[in-house]
Amino acid sequence: MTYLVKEIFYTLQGEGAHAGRAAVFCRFSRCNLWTGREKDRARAICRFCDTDFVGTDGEGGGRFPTAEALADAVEAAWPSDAMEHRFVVCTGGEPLLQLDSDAVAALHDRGFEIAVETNGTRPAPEGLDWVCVSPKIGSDLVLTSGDELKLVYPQAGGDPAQFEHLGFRHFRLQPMDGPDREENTRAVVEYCMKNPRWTLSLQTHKYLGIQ
Ligand SMILES: C[S@@+](CC[C@H](N)C(=O)[O-])C[C@H]1O[C@@H](n2cnc3c(N)ncnc32)[C@H](O)[C@@H]1O
Ligand SMILES: Nc1nc2[nH]cc(C(=O)O)c2c(=O)[nH]1
Ligand code: SF4
Ligand SMILES: [Mg+2]
Repeated sequence: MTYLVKEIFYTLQGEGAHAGRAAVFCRFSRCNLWTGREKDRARAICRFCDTDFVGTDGEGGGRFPTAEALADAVEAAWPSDAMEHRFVVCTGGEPLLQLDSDAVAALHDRGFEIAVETNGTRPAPEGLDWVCVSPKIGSDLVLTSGDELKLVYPQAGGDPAQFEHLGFRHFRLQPMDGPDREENTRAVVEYCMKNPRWTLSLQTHKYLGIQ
């Protein structure tokens, strides 16, 4: 299978439980909830996306004809030959449109712990080390368990309480970025203080000015 990847880069995970941890980001092209084109945003299922995932023209991006070729490219972005602490975050776009058991095996062979950022509308291959699901109101959630549920807040019709029965270890609210980020951040702080089961996830890379 050919994997379409927008970009591959090395940075710190900015969000969620692993925030601050060095990681290779593998951003897969394409999403099932938006075309990625601005002209389609207003009628997409997911309308607040902060990411360009169209095409394969980003830093380190491309078409990788095999799982081995994809894993080689991820490994090349890791800064050392040491096998310890290797960490890859598969994101997108929607990574679970493409990430399959061959890619998981090839990345594990190279010593990577594998995290995924997903909208939860597609089943996940077995063996992932960290699954972060970020549900989008108006889509059908099929991944109802995992390590972290990270809800972008606020979303119309997206009362966090509707997710609390699901099988996740961490429940996080991430302020929706955009023109109302400051107001949304205050709303998340208030919600987490009233509902201590939920904890704040900031997009720390944006404050740090890193990728
Ligand atoms: C670009 S998405 C890619 C992965 C996957 N498609 C998903 O939605 O989880 C990566 C993360 O950014 C979050 N995100 C996207 N747009 C955002 C925004 N405007 N403000 C805050 N978080 C956002 C998503 O909810 C998700 O947790
Ligand atoms: N530094 C950094 N951390 C991130 N965590 C999730 C991201 C994503 O776009 O999925 C992301 C990202 O784009 N950059
Ligand atoms: S599901 Fe994820 S990648 Fe797709 S449009 Fe929404 S935030 Fe962006
Ligand atoms: Mg991002």
